[in-house]
Amino acid sequence: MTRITRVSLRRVLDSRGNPTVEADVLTESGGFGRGAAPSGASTGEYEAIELPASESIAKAREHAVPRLEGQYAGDQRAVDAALRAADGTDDFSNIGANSAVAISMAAAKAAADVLGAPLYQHLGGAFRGENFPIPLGNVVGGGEHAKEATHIQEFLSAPVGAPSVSEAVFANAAVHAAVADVLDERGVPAAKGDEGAWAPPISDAEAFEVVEEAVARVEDDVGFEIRFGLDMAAAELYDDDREAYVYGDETKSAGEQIEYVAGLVDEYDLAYVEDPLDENDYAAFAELTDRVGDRTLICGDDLFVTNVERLREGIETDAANSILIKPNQIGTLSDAFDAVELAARNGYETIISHRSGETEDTTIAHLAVATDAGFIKTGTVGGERTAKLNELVRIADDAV
Ligand SMILES: O=C(O)[C@@H](CO)OP(=O)(O)O
Ligand SMILES: [Mg+2]
Repeated sequence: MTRITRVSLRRVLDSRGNPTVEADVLTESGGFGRGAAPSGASTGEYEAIELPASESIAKAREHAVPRLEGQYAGDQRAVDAALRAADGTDDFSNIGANSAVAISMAAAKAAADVLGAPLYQHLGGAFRGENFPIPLGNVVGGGEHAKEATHIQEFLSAPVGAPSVSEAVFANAAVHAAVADVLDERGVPAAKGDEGAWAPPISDAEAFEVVEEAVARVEDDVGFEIRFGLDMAAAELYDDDREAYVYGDETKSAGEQIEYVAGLVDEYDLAYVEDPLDENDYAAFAELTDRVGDRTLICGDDLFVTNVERLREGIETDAANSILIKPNQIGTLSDAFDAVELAARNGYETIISHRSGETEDTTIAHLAVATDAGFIKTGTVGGERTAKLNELVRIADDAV
């Protein structure tokens, strides 16, 4: 094994034009890895802490870099334990989860480089690379990702019948294009939100019609099954004081929200519903999962924040049947793997995910293949999204 000789950190741009942390890791045998932290807008209350990029870099240089130099790059657990020890808190509030995750990913890539193996194989082992995740492609969105658009944050194309990852990726792009056609036919102008999805000024009810129509057109064209799903990001809709979900002038109680979502699952045959309820309401999640969990994925993002403690509570209460995995929500690849393994042991599906603020970093494509994840959520169009989708296509083509 080869030791880390140098860790360098810098500020680079993310897709929103905000500064984020990029890390380079060099090893004594010449291995090199680079990782960059993404950034959320609809962040969960219980996520690890992202510090301003400059502050995070300064703290990591002072506390983490000296501990990392001399570590074995290929011993990911030891690298990530050194990051945790350097930070000294549960939520990375000292050095920032942004520096932590950038370094964690860069170290894994440096180790893969030394081995001459693709990253997914270094992380997942020799038998990975046979199964590929289904990409969930954001085609219409609003919420915290676009003002004056839908209340529901993301409408996601789910090409569940695609015979290959490449056909799935292109099908999502075709649905994105078909949504533009349908909106145009209705005379609705649409800008794009943070993740490149269309952000039209229409009601949620009309967005369901538009997406259903676009999916049907592409399904006819490609000849395999395409369904769709949602990220409701309901913690952003929930008002603690009013104890209700707020949709503009209308509100829904928790019971009404469960009723509403269960109805949508059946009406639109939804394949996937992320965060349909508030991040503190395990009981309401459990009620909805009990009603529709046999025919759709009920996924916890803000609910679980890639955290094994929160996932354990979800498993004990039957709150969901799937978990979104975002390495920067928890701070290291080791922590993200722990969440995936706990999920898999308990029959939960895993969905590896991007953030709304992204970079060209492709680690999550490898992570999805390495962990045998059923799905990956990483947008549809836009350079920072296609970076991951194209990397998936390359992995499937054995070209990484
Ligand atoms: O809620 C989400 O799932 C993500 C990514 O789509 O958004 P953000 O990164 O803003 O939390
Ligand atoms: Mg989400």
